[in-house]
Amino acid sequence: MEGQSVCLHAWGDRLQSSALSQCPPAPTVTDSLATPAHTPMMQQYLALKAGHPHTLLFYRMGDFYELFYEDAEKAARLLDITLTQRGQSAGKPVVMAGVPFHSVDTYLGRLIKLGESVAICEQVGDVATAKGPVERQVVRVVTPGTLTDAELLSDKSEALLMAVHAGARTGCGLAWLSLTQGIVFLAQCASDELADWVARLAPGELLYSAETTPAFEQRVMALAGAPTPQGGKLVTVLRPAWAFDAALGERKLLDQLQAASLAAWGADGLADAHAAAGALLAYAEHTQGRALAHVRSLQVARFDERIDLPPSTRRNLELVQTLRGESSPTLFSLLDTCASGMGSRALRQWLLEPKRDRAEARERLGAIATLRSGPWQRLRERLKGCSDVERITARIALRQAKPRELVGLGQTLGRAGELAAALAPLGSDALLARLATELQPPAGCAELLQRALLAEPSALVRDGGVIADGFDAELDELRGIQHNSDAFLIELEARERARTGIANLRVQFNKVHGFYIEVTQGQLDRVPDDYKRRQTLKNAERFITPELKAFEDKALSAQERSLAREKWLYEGLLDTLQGFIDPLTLLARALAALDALCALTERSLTLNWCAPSFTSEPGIEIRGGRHPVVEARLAETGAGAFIPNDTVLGPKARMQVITGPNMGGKSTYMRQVAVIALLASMGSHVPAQACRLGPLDAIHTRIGAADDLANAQSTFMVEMTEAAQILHTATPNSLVLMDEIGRGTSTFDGLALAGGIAAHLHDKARCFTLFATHYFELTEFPATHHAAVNVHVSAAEGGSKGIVFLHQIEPGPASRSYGIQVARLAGVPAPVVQHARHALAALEAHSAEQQTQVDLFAPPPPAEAPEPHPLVAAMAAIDPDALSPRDALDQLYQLKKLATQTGAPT
Ligand SMILES: Nc1ncnc2c1ncn2[C@@H]1O[C@H](COP(=O)(O)OP(=O)(O)OP(=O)(O)O)[C@@H](O)[C@H]1O
Repeated sequence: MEGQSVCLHAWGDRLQSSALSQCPPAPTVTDSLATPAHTPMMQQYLALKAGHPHTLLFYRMGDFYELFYEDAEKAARLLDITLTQRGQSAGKPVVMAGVPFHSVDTYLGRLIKLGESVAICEQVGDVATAKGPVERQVVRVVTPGTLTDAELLSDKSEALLMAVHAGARTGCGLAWLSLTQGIVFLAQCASDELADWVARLAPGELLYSAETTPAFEQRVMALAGAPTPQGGKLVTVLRPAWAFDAALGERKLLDQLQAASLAAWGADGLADAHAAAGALLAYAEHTQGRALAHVRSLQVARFDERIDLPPSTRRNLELVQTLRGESSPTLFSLLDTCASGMGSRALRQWLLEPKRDRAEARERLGAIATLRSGPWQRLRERLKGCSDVERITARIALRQAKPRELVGLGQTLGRAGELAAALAPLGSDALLARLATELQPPAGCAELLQRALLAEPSALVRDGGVIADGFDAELDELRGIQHNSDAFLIELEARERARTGIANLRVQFNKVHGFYIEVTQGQLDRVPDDYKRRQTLKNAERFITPELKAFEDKALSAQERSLAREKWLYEGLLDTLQGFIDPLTLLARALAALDALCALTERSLTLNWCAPSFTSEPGIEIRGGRHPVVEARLAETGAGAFIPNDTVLGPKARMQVITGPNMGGKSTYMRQVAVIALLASMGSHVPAQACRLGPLDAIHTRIGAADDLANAQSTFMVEMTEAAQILHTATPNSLVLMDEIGRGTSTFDGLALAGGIAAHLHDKARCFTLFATHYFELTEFPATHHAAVNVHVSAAEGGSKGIVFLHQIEPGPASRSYGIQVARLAGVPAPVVQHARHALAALEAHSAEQQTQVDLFAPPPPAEAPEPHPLVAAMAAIDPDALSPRDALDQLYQLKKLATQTGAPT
């Protein structure tokens, strides 16, 4: 355990879950630590538990992890395992629950999903020499935000740890990290943007300071429970205030980066983010029980660098999750044909964090063009079966890598070399040429792994059978003793049979009694004097001889020594591999990028997509665009072909008012425009015949209606909140989708609001807007708004269903709505449809009679200026030039008095 720089104990007692910190202090068993009557084992347990009061402690006992007292009760409840007793200590029963060592990952996975953290306590001392209980230590703490184990992590997404520090003013600093990625991210934002960042990044844990304002704490607490990509829920964790120290944080970052200044990363001067980073890194080290050697990269995330995809947009466009919360079918599930988890994670990140600057997207498009006409299939074949180098590298750094992972790494390095060679002829493409260089395996690493490890090692080092023959002379010798023992035992058996004349005498071994000679009852009178009885069975006796005993001592000690030697050699191998961490990290990222590029190439060819182009002129022009997920579903179900549509948005047509029947395809059309713009921005080909995209800074969507019961918001409140956010943030480079805004309230309210919102988007925000509506009154909007146009989805009356959806976008407003036909199609009973038809006719006749001309889109008269505050009025009346010093003092006194009377701040 060399290189450990973190004292678990010291940190442990400061670790507090905020949820737990809300509870009244529970009477803990640790209070009784001083009681001498506790058994030595319980004394040891309680001392360890005292260092981790709010974390479940898994205490290793042979082949089990055991939990005691309150931990046992909690685990039994959460895991539905049996609660039992392990004798007595300090005069009371020791309540206990346990899980088998070999299936611990299943239980850990369940606890982590429930937001729990678990301290893993292992036996570290030597059982043979221990006086009293063997020495134990907490070797790491498994928490939702710091997962690194393959068994606990989804291979397609990251587990993130995040820390937030409230600044002296209204802003706050953020730092986050995926331990398996090894990159620290920093950002500074306004406090009210925190929820947005958390929703985007979906961390597993959010650390915050114990000393913060109640308002900020409330803000943080409100975020607890948000879903994470790992299928769990965000846990907020209170940390001591001193951990959030800007100077300490900066020093820690410099240590990680081995640099003298953060300027090269553009990260100097971000004091609040440094404070968050300090707490973040210390906590991550605490959980891993060691320094984080592989965390060597830093990135400052700037809000204006990426295309803004708010959580509502991710949800409404079903980017990584369907509206029902499933992982498929989504845009990502359609895109992700990657061969490795690394590739999938890279692709997911490209999709969710496209940059406004097109350089990266252009590079990827260039590479896809080269790969399309090149050897992409051969590359993909080689990528298949590659191990997750990124995660294995992180686990090497954390000294958690398992033997089979290292063998996989060795094989993958060979493949990386082949991939680099296959990419070399494509060197005219800058990105592929760079990847070819980065894919060169670090010299000596694959050879070392091959030499050191058996081709098919045991799963765990402690079982032996990991280190290859010929790697270490001493190990070979110890193994030789074990292997030669078979021959010796056969020879001894033959010899003893001859000496005693007992033909069925057998030399055998079992774990409890070791080696023995077995003689059946009928032959006992032939047993020589030097045979010593070891065990009596029903039909036989077991004996040992001095010669067999001497052999046993040698063989068993050779086995023990060889296991210890293998463990030591494996630790040494991990030590040597530390020197390869940086090139392996680079290689892993190159493999992931190549995998993602090959997947995009395959998708482009299989799904018949085209390369988009970028322009600096504002606008979105799409010819023959399709919605890729709807198209795939139609193809899969044989429900017919997808009807492609054109879209032209530019300075002269910034807003499309889209009308047409329900089920006509309005939502699909709007989503397809956003999805195509997003795919182009990430550097993918797009489902269209042609696509030209101007600058894009955000995609906002207001689609569908969903109650937010958890936050006690009604459908209409959610609708208006989302609309308000869009109205505040959309710019002339934003794409906005507004689907049936206003439908959540009464017709007049809804229509009036929809009119006002359309006017604001057109006149003030001047963004590109697709505005689908069932309010026919809004088709008047383009008449008075020069940059708005009417389009409609076509449908025709007739056919056996009464209506045929053509799904074609055409210019002009829809001629009528087909709500009643669609209701009939949906199976609404005929009498109800009949009733509705009758009522509709009456409503239309009434409305024709009542019609008065209302200009929905006229701006309201300017609001009257409010009366100035008396204090402001009094101050305005003072002429400073005409004041003597005495008058000035007098005026000051009067003003102060007025301020007190009116409650204004002085
Ligand atoms: N371009 C298209 N080609 C083929 N089928 C389409 C197309 N667009 C939509 N569809 C089909 O029509 C269905 C309904 O489309 P969509 O939900 O977009 O209609 P809508 O006009 O928004 O309806 P509503 O007004 O009721 O929300 C889709 O699920 C899809 O099966």
